[in-house]
Amino acid sequence: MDAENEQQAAPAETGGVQQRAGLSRRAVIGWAGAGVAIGAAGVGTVAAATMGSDTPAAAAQSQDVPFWGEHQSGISTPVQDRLHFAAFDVITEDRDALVKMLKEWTKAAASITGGREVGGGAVGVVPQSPPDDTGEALGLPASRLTLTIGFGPTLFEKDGQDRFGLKAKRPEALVDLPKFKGDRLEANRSGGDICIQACADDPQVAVHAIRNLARIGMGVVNVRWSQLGFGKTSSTTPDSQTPRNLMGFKDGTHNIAGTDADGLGKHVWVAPGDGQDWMTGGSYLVARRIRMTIETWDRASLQDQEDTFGRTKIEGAPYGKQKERDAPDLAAMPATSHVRLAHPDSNDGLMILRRGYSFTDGTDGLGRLDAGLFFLAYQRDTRKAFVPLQTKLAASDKLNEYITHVGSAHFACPPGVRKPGEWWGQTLFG
Ligand SMILES: C=CC1=C(C)c2cc3[nH]c(cc4nc(cc5[nH]c(cc1n2)c(C)c5CCC(=O)O)C(CCC(=O)O)=C4C)c(C)c3C=C
Ligand SMILES: [Fe+2]
Repeated sequence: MDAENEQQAAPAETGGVQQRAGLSRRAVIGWAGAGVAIGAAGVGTVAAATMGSDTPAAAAQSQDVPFWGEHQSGISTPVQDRLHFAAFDVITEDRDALVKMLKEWTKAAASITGGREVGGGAVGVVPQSPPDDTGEALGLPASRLTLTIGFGPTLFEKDGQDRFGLKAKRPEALVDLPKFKGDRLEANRSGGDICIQACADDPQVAVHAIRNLARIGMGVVNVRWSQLGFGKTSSTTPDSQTPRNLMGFKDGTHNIAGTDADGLGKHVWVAPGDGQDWMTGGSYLVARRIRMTIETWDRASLQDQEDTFGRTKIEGAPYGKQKERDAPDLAAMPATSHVRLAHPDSNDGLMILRRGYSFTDGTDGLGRLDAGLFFLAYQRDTRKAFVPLQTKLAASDKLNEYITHVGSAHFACPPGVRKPGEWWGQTLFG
């Protein structure tokens, strides 16, 4: 463990004795004389709140998702309510500066996902300097925040040129996605050298996380594009109620469950021998900003809407069946229906882990909502999953009458950071 991370892990090892760095956001409120706010929020004891995620009991009470582990959190983790996703361009050519930033990001990510402040905190060490933490999450619990990092193709090579000595380490699975039929991709909503997916049950917590990482990365990275999401459109917890997308249909009924170790091992986690060793335990992420022509959809008959998916709208039952979770009879669905085309039985068993969110970003100037699905899918090898599936959907899905893909990006998400002292990207750069 290096000295910096030793300090970060200190509270756990010293029975909760806190230094200024790594302060619980809730403890700060308490110490500032707002202990009532902690009690009113029903968090439990101040002792637990001040300890962040340093004990299992405190973790349960403060709604932490563990940051350290074999796999990154935010992939098989039960889907949170809100998303802030950011893609960054690396603006330096200095590899050491990039590595330094990744180490600082890791420390900050471990703090914020544990409900603690960044670095010296929001009050700052000296009044003459800007505080390390921007402060807008003070008093808020961790809200099940997860931060997931990914590396895009252009981090490894750009215009055929090696970047940071990484070209030889670019995984073959990290392909430049092909142009699919119907794509209307916008450059300012596509690509990126690095991505951070921030998911939390409170949007302010997710936004705070991205903002603070962007702040730490100043001079090394610029935000290329970002996307806010709400109303999760998928579920990795089959026992919970399936959420609905903006078309009013249950979305996520047949997905890979976060508890399905076999399914995750087969379809999501990169395994030894799959390619680049540094990706073992990681996963490939495809992000697509898919705009819905909501106004046209809202004028379509219920019959047409149900034919589009091959499932009923209210119950979500597959055609010819009664209940949402009844096994589908694909032959009973229209030949071009979305579910018939996307189901594993129509695709040699292919499955992806979907983790998308709805978005509405105002209007488009033509009186139409700029709304849709920010589609996120994790997989073990994009060449064998998203690419063939989207090729097929782009060619014949009835849903294409109502949607347009306007943004696209692809990232290699490395394995988890196992313990304090390790850092995001260590398996790639180390
Ligand atoms: C390339 C993969 C997929 C894209 C792009 C995609 C876009 C998209 N999907 C919906 C709504 C629904 N999708 C549903 C199921 C479903 N979708 C995909 C893949 C893509 N979807 C898969 C693999 C599946 C599962 C099929 C199965 O195994 O049965 C459903 C049905 C409910 C469910 O099972 O989740 C809905 C509804 C929208 C609106 C959309 C683009 C805007
Ligand atoms: Fe779908």
